[in-house]
Amino acid sequence: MSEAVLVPQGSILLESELSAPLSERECWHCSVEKKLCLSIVVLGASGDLASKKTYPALQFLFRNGFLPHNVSIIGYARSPLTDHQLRDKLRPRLSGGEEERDAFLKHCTYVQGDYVGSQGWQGLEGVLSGREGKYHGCPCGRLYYLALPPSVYPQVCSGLKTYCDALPKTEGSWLRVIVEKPFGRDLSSSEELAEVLGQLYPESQLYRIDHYLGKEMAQNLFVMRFANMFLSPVWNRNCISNVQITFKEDFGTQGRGGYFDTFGIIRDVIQNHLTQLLAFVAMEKPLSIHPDDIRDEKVKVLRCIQPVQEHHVVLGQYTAADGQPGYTDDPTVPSGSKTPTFAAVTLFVDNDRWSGVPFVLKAGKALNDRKAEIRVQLRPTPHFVFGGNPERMRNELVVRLQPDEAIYLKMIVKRPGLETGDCAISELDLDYGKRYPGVVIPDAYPRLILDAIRGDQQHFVRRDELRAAWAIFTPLLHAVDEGRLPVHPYPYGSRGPPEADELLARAGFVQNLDYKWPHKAAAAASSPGGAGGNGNGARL
Ligand SMILES: NC(=O)C1=CN([C@@H]2O[C@H](COP(=O)(O)OP(=O)(O)OC[C@H]3O[C@@H](n4cnc5c(N)ncnc54)[C@H](OP(=O)(O)O)[C@@H]3O)[C@@H](O)[C@H]2O)C=CC1
Ligand SMILES: O=C1O[C@H](COP(=O)(O)O)[C@@H](O)[C@H](O)[C@H]1O
Repeated sequence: MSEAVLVPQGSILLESELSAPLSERECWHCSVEKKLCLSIVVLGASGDLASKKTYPALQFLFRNGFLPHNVSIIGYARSPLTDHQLRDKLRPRLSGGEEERDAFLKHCTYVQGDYVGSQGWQGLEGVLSGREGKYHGCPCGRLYYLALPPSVYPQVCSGLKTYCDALPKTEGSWLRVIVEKPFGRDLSSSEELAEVLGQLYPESQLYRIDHYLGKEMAQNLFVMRFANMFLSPVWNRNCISNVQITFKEDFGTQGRGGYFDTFGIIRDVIQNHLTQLLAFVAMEKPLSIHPDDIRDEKVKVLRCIQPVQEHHVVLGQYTAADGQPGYTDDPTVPSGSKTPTFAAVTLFVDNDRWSGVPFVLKAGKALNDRKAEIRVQLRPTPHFVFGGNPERMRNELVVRLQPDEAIYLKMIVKRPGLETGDCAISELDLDYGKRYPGVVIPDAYPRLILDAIRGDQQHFVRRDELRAAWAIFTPLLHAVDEGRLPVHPYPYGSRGPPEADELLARAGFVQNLDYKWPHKAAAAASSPGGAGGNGNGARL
């Protein structure tokens, strides 16, 4: 593993080993301004997200030197677990050898407690303040990570505020709360939740996770857009014909059908993750990279989007195929459920830059591929004097978030050979695996947790952003909930309902039919029964 991107920054590497003698520790803590007594509380530590994402992300940060060596990670939940039982549950989810896992796990403890009443919270506060008391004079950081169903956020935040708020007054101390989506089911329920939390914690203490904001290419999209002169003049309705933002998974609900069925794909992926990506594509350049300047611009552009119209939507639900179960075969899904597992929606950004340009957001489970990408398709080149149909040979900029991060630009070039006027589509290709060999691209969760520890809210969703995003989808969601829109069946492992291709065609998307991204083509060529090719990876 290369350490190239993992150089810890001074602002968080702050504590001496607890094994140092107390007098030495006190002295050291107090003489170094940035020393921090960091406690991370994982609320809902017994749950799925905690063991799948939160603890592995914390271990990543710990292993790579981004957490103080004396960090305390306290799990809190109702389940009766001992420290040992929690560690045994987490161990298989962690990385590295036995020793590395244990080195991390010895920082993980567990407090059992309820989310109502006072007893559990008082127990937790006792553990926190007992620890902080040993570091008097030093700043203390408390990070409360709510890995819990949102239905309990109000009572949990109220318990934390009432009983677990006794942070030392030392300068530089802080308390932050991370919450996980879903933030409500529609505009009004989201506002209701925001109101309750807002009365307990100011916006500056609330960190709403949308893990797509923690992805390398989402962050890069923002940089790439505003750092490159050559993009600015074309990034508008004059040159861009349509934008597609796609999320595909090649597996179904995988045991999360109960959760999924109450939300559906629009709430699960489109209203949050894909809408955040849209905001990066469409926003204006912010005044600075201060988190609030960036989020101001995102809010502005989201507010330019009118609520989705029903004729701009295609919904689907996967059915059993090739031995794979259909959505309603999942025993946790109510029989006869009409919840969409696929949706394609076309949005329009009504401002000077984007008026009339369709943005198609498409997401589906149990499809033929697993990927997330942004595809910006340009208009045909006017007065095309070469061979070939310019309508079908479009410049496209593709940002691939996963798998295999890449950015490629489809170009029209001369086909190699003796004919000058003969054109083909090729690409300028930035493939991260090749360009940055051995560099670790950290997962979204460690990045976001580290941002929260550093107090950087840039990649967290602000309340007004959330409101603007819900406003776009709420009328549609109500129509879907009322069963007013058709839900087209599509076979597990397919491209989704054919109606979605028609929606894309209506949005002006033109597929460059004789083109395939070379990496994909190479994979197809080398697989049994693959597409073959000229062997040199060129797509000419
Ligand atoms: N799991 C995932 O892959 C993802 C989850 N999320 C979000 O993260 C959060 C946590 O998800 P996840 O870990 O899957 O959730 P779980 O259902 O596993 O719940 C986490 C813990 O919360 C407690 N809990 C569960 N239901 C209730 C309830 N009705 N009342 C009180 N406590 C309850 C349980 O702890 P105990 O009974 O021990 O107190 C449980 O272990 C949710 O907001 C979810 O939407 C977001 C993205 C992905
Ligand atoms: O938030 C969610 O995202 C995952 C997909 O995340 P990714 O990082 O693997 O792309 C999705 O499977 C899940 O349904 C949704 O809740």
